[in-house]
Amino acid sequence: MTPILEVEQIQTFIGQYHILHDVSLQAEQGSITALLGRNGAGKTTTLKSIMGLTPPQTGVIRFAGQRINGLRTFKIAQLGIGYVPEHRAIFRDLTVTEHLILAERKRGDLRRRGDLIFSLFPDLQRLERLLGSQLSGGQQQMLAIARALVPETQLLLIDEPSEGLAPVIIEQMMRAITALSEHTTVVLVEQNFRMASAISQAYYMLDDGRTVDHGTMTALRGNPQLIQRYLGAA
Ligand SMILES: Nc1ncnc2c1ncn2[C@@H]1O[C@H](COP(=O)(O)OP(=O)(O)OP(=O)(O)O)[C@@H](O)[C@H]1O
Repeated sequence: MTPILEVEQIQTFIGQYHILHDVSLQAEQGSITALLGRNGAGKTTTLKSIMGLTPPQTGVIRFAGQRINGLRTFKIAQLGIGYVPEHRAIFRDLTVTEHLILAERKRGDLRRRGDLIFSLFPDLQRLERLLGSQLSGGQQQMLAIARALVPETQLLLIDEPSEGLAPVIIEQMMRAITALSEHTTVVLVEQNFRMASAISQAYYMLDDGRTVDHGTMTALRGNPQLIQRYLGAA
């Protein structure tokens, strides 16, 4: 099967800093793939490179067989790639519904996608009229993911969905991401290894801006030395 996302040996600079030296990864359609690694390994920069926010200087990124590096971010998004950034970017003074309407790319997106979104995140329907500032951290994270699903999305990049959330909310988030992967391929950055390993089928390990290892999550769970070496926890 052809992967929906292929990243081949990208190198990314931010200003004068050489951040990604050699990152490669692939994501199979319908799968959840985790990008793992310590703080500063380059996980967020990899997602931003795919979105064209920090465009790679060399290497190739293909989505559904089409080369996308070099395209502007809005073009990349229009092809069907959603991005949920690390700090959620929820507006304090907008309601849940207003966030979802703002996320429409074409008129009627929310009408077409609402059933899917509210089946994944039923709480959001109940909270429709609440402002961003009135939502809990978990509810804000659900809204951030829901917003990325309003336009037709084939691939969703999610940066640290568990960040700052209580264990019971993380469980809820894990169920929602697993359910949404039946509709959309997911690439996930996650520091919480327990969460990443429970829901992902494949992993890529990043260290100092390089892909140093990859394989199935089952194989990684059976390799505590590797987990210890790159994540510092087994
Ligand atoms: N705007 C920037 N200017 C300079 N250096 C940056 C910038 N953004 C990121 N970096 C550096 O790039 C490296 C990779 O950062 P990145 O955020 O991609 O790592 P990460 O693996 O996602 O880590 P974390 O889990 O801490 O977010 C780090 O050393 C970071 O300090």
